[in-house]
Amino acid sequence: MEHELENDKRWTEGLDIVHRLEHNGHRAYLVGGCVRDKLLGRPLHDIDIATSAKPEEVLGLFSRTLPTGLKHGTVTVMEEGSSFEVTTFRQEGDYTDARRPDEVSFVLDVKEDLARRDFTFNAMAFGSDGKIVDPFGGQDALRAGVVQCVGQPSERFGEDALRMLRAIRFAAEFGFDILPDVWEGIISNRGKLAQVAMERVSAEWDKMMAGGGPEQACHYLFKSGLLVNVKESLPESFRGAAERYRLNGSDWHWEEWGALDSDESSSGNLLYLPLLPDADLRWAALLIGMGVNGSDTLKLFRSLRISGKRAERIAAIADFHESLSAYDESTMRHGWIKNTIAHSRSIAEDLLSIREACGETVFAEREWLTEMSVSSVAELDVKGDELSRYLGVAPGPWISVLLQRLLEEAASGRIPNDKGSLLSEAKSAMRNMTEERK
Ligand SMILES: Nc1ccn([C@@H]2O[C@H](COP(=O)(O)OP(=O)(O)OP(=O)(O)O)[C@@H](O)[C@H]2O)c(=O)n1
Repeated sequence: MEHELENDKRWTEGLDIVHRLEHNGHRAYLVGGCVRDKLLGRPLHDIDIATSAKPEEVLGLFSRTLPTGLKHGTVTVMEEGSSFEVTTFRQEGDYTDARRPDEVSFVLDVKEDLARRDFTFNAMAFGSDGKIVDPFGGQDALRAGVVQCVGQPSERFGEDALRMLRAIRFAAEFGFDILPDVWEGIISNRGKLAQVAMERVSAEWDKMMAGGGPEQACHYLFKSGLLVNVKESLPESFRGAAERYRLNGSDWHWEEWGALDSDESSSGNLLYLPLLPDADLRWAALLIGMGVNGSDTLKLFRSLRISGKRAERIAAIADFHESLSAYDESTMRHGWIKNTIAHSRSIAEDLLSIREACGETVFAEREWLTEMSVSSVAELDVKGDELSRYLGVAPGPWISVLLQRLLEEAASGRIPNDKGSLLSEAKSAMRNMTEERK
């Protein structure tokens, strides 16, 4: 198992830092997500270390450091090409904005540090003696498969409203249940999500879409009503569908795409999401299912600050799907060819992957795509300047109109994609275009 070897290496490197701090008279532990992931046998991301040493003492002990967040007690230590966040044991002051503590104060005991953390499985520390400091029952929560807050959920979510999304992400990713008091805490605090920057919201949401349980994540996100409480208003088509899901469960109609299990009590019609290989296809499938069109998809991603290229791909898939509604069985092949030309072959393939994941048979569509010898002007066996020379007409906007026409002819198989056929088709098309203009 590759990740286990990598895990062991990073874990040992982290423990080396712990030893170094201890040899210099400080207390130190591996803490937070890395302890949780190590116990779950999952790949380790960041290795965080908590210590009694003050930031300036940490800076003095290691040769390669970055003063990442001195005010909050954090120093980044670079060792063996990896970086480790070393943070002084701390308590957090009041949170007046549901995002950041107004102030932090350093404390001497690791247990006090663990008490400020969000969930019991994130509030464990691993010592150099191999023992786990687990004052809130994090290991029990892992064994029981539940998301449980340290102390009162409402207090934890009031401190940092993003934690409500984190609860959902961990539950979905690990296949855990959300304990009833945690769920109630989410419901009663959901309005506070409006205080969280959109970048943080979308990073969490995007991680959920890419992660192990996107269907469960979406189910919780919609059922909790969290998403309609974000800072920016999201397109009405999205809000409406999300709200319908909250009230009625999975009432979206996928029947035209082949039946999917619909179970009112769980993620029902979202079950196809994990069958798709990447977050973007999952986003597209989700939004198409919700009836969000291409232009609303772009608006949604603008609000979420998700990058242009990704948003364009997802919106193009939604657009492609939407355009097909204009065709019936007898004209559908034409619809596929036209849209493949308008978007691209890879967007067509994306839509097919989604439909297959939804249980639809797409033999005919695949065949249409395979039969298409060209799908873009660049693939045509004739160039604009050749047309201009051959027809004896000075270059102008007519060239792209004509090339587009030739592309449609060649793509639909009415003429072959070879120079001779394209030039002779160009000649008669030009004649028609001139006559049409008369
Ligand atoms: N809103 C937050 C974010 C983090 N933490 C604490 O800080 C640790 C590190 O946070 P982070 O690196 O953001 O997350 P991880 O828990 O490590 O998990 P992941 O990497 O999957 O986000 C968490 O384990 C948790 O103890 C917290 O209490 N509240």
